[in-house]
Amino acid sequence: MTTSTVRVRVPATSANLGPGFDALGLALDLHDEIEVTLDEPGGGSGTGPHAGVRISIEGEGAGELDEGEDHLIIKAMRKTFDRMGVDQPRNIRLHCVNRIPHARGLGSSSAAICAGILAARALAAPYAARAGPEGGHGGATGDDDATGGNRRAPGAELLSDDEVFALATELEGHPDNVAPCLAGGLTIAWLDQSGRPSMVKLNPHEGIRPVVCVPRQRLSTERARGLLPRDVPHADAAANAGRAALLIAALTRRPDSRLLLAATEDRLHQDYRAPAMPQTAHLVKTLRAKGVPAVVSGAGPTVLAFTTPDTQDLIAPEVGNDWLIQPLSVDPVGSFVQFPETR
Ligand SMILES: Nc1ncnc2c1ncn2[C@@H]1O[C@H](COP(=O)(O)OP(=O)(O)OP(=O)(O)O)[C@@H](O)[C@H]1O
Ligand SMILES: N[C@@H](CCO)C(=O)O
Repeated sequence: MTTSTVRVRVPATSANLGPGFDALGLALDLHDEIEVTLDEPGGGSGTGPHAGVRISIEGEGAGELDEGEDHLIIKAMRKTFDRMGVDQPRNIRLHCVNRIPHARGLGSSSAAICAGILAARALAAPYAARAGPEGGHGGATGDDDATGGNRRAPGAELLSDDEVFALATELEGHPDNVAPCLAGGLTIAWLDQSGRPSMVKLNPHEGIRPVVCVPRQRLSTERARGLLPRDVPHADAAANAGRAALLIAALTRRPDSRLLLAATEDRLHQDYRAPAMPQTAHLVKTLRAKGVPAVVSGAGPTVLAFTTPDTQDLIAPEVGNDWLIQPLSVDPVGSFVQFPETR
């Protein structure tokens, strides 16, 4: 029996950030961790039927999530082995430590998909490649740096970082959570005419203090996307384009509350989704009236506020007991891969 193990750590992400629907995203210092072990009888690569998937889960989703082939991480791993053209492993052991809340607008599905893809890619890497530089994604590495700066993560010869990003986007459906999950920091992601994603990573100003207010209520992204209209007024699209541009300036150069308040205005998604999350809509409105730049995080129902020292204390009095208030820093690194046996 040969055994190989990999560990992957992936961050929570907040997408949209107000006006940047399906484009902007921020990686946050809240992580899921997985450990995946492949046991191959006789050391073979293992073909034929999937002999066994064993999953254990700590934290969010324990006792709720599928513990077999329908688990999202296993599905992402299977897809990745197929995409790389390598045999499916027979026995997969997956241990998950889940800290990112599910269906709250903090990118849990992107994190699971990225974790599965990166684990599969690393496990398919030749053993000699495993002692190389750590890290999950060698994509964007600094200001104004588009994807493609591959620093040869283990398995990159089988599936490049750009291909990891493309596969994760294909599985998630849009690139705005996947980009910061892989690369960390603040990302601008877009699709070309053929649907292929690209990103630019930026480092937010150190004065930016994200705070998330997480409600108990869940809302699936699928349902929230179903509330969006097919067409929007030209004036609303134009307003969002200007605000999204302003937001990049505010988040990277001038993080003062007045500018951030104007820069986080949205007309493309938040109001349309409000009926599905009235408490979220109310909290966003109340905080903004007090001068706190607050938005719906991702598809909701979490609220994200960009606080500064002058607004930090304004949040708690507005938030009832049903919400968890979490100040989080920005994760500048993104996904991270480690082989315990090479340590
Ligand atoms: N760690 C995980 N393991 C397995 N499945 C997961 C995991 N995380 C999320 N999922 C699946 O993804 C679903 C949540 O995905 P969904 O896209 O609705 O919300 P989200 O990703 O948390 O929020 P958003 O996309 O708005 O940021 C969960 O209900 C679960 O089925
Ligand atoms: N841009 C996505 C983010 C959530 O996955 C949405 O708002 O639907």
